[in-house]
Amino acid sequence: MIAPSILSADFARLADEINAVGGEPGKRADWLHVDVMDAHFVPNLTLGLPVVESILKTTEIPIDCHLMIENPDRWAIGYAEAGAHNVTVHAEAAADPIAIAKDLRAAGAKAGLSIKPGTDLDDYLEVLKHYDTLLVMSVEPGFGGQKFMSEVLPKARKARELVDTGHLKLLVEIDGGINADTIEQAAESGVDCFVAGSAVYNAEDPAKAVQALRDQAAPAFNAAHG
Ligand SMILES: O=C(CO)[C@H](O)[C@H](O)COP(=O)(O)O
Repeated sequence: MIAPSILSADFARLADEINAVGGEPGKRADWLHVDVMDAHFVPNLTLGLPVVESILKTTEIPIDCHLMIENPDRWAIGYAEAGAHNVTVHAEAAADPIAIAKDLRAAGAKAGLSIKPGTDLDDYLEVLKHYDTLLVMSVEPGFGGQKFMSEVLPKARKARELVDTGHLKLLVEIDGGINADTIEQAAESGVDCFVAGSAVYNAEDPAKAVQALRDQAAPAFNAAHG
């Protein structure tokens, strides 16, 4: 699955930028990744619930909300109630991540847990039993266009093993620095869903960039895990 991140889109032309990766299921982006940043949990400030509500009216692509915010215990539920498909909170910011996951699922969303590059996956193995998605950050969260940190791949590999052996039931997602040079190593590590901002929205044709990334990832994933 490819999830273009609108962080690298032109916000003044947001509907057009979203439509540029739209179309029929199977051909379009699988998810649309929306980065919510609060200038506290991360140093950057992006957008919040009112903009997500407008995006939800603009597209049929399932919305993947990545909340880089403090106090997700209070704020995450609103994104699920608005209709986001997957709502991801940061393990480092959540006071009660199991309660958040239960609330998100009760509101009809998938529950995602994200870990920063320096956060140990092992600390969250019990918590992850309550989640649908693990988002492994492969850059320090906050900005697009950063260099991919391959040192996080063992976490993706371990999560994949736990899924394949039935210990966890999760989609493994990765975010940060994913492009034509890095997507294959992530796919070989067992990642199912790839967030790509600059690699999609800095491309001349974002739809072709999505397809090219998918065409690269699928054989690498299948060779290692098919
Ligand atoms: O969460 C994020 C940054 O915190 C973005 O989703 C990420 O930066 C995507 O951009 P790029 O693919 O250019 O690295």
